[in-house]
Amino acid sequence: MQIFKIFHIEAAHRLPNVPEGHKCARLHGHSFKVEIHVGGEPGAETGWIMDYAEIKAAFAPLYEQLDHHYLNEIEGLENPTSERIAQWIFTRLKAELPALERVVVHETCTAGAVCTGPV
Ligand SMILES: Nc1nc2c(c(=O)[nH]1)N=C([C@H](O)[C@H](O)COP(=O)(O)OP(=O)(O)OP(=O)(O)O)CN2
Ligand SMILES: [Zn+2]
Repeated sequence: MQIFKIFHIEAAHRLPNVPEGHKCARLHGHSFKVEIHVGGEPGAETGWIMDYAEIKAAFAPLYEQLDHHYLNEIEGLENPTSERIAQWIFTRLKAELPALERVVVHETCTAGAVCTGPV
């Protein structure tokens, strides 16, 4: 089974590789919602897969890099689409959180990307 923890990230970006005239070429911002999903089975005694606080602690350094930043300036996020952001988080978080199974990035209320494996 999986557990998840949700984080809210305010950040600015622009998409440099979109066709001329595309609205996303312009600088704009989002209230990104990021879901971090971890897999496993609940411990017999604890009844949990892991403490949600462990997920929060593992994600904290990445959160600090992303929140209230211009994403295009971050190494590896020069083209910060939802897909690239989800991959960027998954790749870096997997080392700290081996049970990580899924990263979901909601760019808006209606659009986002899901990364379920390393790239
Ligand atoms: N596959 C992707 N497509 C788009 C991305 C992306 O990251 N991956 N990003 C954008 C823009 O950054 C934009 O901010 C979000 O696009 P969109 O869903 O079109 O935004 P709206 O809120 O304007 O959508 P409506 O539902 O039409 O109001 C574009 N595409
Ligand atoms: Zn955008």
